[in-house]
Amino acid sequence: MTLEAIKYKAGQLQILDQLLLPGESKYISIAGVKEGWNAIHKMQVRGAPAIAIVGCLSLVAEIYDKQYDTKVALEQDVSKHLQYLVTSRPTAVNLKLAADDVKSLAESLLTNETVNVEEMKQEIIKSIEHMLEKDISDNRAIGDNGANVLLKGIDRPLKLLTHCNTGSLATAGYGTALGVIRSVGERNLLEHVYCTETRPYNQGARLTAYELVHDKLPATLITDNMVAALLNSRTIDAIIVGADRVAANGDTANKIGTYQMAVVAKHHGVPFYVAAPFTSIDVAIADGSQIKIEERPEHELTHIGGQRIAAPGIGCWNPAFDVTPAALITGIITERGVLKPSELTEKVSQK
Ligand SMILES: CSC[C@@H](O)[C@@H](O)C(=O)COP(=O)(O)O
Repeated sequence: MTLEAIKYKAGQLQILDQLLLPGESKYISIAGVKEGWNAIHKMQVRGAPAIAIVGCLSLVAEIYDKQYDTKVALEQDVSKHLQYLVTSRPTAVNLKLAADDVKSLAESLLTNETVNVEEMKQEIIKSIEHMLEKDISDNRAIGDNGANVLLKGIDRPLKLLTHCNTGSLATAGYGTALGVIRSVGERNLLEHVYCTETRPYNQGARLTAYELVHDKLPATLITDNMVAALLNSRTIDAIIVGADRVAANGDTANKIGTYQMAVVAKHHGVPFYVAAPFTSIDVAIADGSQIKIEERPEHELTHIGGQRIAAPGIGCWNPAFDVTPAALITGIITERGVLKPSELTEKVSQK
């Protein structure tokens, strides 16, 4: 069993093909932006932070051995590739924000007369390579902050519920919501974790279950329509999920099904936390109504493992994400602490 979603060294990028998990662990090479775009679009790699890292590293793979005659040519190439990469999947904001950062760096290096074209390329590559390490350290901090808030005032092991996959397969290595669960587990204070199957793409059953088994955490799989029954029949201390984009007011887009879990949590008085790095926060949009929700192809709903399960001829609606209103969110666990939705804009501006 392997949990390393992204392998990178000196311009060589490989990703674990998540379409094949849990049956087969196979790495595929990403030689440039076209392959990066395809892998993200087909969901061979998925999860907001991993999408950003693989997208940007595919740009590194593209330019690593390429010679540029001028800084203008390099800046134009980088900018064109980034513009293309951000069209791969529309809802998660992490790739868009990372692309904006790389683009601004390229623009500032372009006007810096002390830097030559090769140095400019190396600076761009270095800044992207740094994203890998930063994501891991941010995830560790999210894990600690989350464990602290969940365990505050509680002196017994916790029972938690999560949705989709937010672990090593969705990030550079430790995870966001699953990172918090890992941190609680590392403190020997995890009684049990439940994970939802996460229809229609089954990130919970295929990927989160795979990670939980790998880590030997006490875990149980449920289908998405068992959440209300679970909260009604067993004490769950908190629900914790990830995020693809958090708007300025705290409204949060995450995997389809998250919203209904938050509604059920409210009904049962169960705390509902979102765990996300600052790279998932988009203060440029006021609220969740402005988040573009990706719609995926029908076959991801009608088929499982290539086998048709839906009646032929039926129409389908397949949104990949939904938006949970900020009012249903207890707190947003970030690398810089646990924030109330109302604190986001101020904290982001303190960057
Ligand atoms: C740390 S991953 C956070 C989110 O990206 C995750 O919860 C999620 O919704 C993933 O969706 P996916 O469609 O699998 O990319």
